[in-house]
Amino acid sequence: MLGEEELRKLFPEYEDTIQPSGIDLKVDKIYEQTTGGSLIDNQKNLPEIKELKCDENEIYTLKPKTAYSVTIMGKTHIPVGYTMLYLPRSTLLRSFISVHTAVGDPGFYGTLQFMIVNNGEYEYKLKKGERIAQAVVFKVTGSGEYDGSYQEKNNINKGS
Ligand SMILES: O=c1ccn([C@H]2C[C@H](O)[C@@H](COP(=O)(O)OP(=O)(O)OP(=O)(O)O)O2)c(=O)[nH]1
Repeated sequence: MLGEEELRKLFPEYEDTIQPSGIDLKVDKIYEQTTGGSLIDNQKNLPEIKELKCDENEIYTLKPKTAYSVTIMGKTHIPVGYTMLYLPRSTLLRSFISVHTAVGDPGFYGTLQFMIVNNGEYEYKLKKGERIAQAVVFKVTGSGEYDGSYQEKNNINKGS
């Protein structure tokens, strides 16, 4: 796993949130689901989503027993030869909020999107910009390069 010194070199876009052994990730927008979706024969039909409105202080209210899609602030570039895993902030778990995440692939460039669930019986308030997860980075021996459907094109860091 990579430490602060290596992370600073590889992830300059996150210089403000680099920790001794990971990178803190901040919530940007939160979305509610508005339609169903499907995954059939590897054909994805993602549910439609609608941005949740926050109040004048940029505070979102998460309803009890409800799942939301959440984007992370900034663009993430994972250099080829490295992979990222995303772990929830324990404060959220202690508050009955789970953050569900998958694997960040070598070569990915784009917006990270997670699922956040209010498992509790009560509303939960979350302000835009709060840290909700930590990325940990590992070196991958002989990795390929991500070229999936969530790759964004304007990869200024590509080749670095
Ligand atoms: O929780 C996560 C984990 C990863 N990613 C980003 C980085 C990752 O490299 C990319 C693709 O993730 P994944 O490989 O899981 O996508 P997929 O469902 O297999 O779709 P595709 O095959 O189109 O890539 O999405 C997220 O946005 N959220």
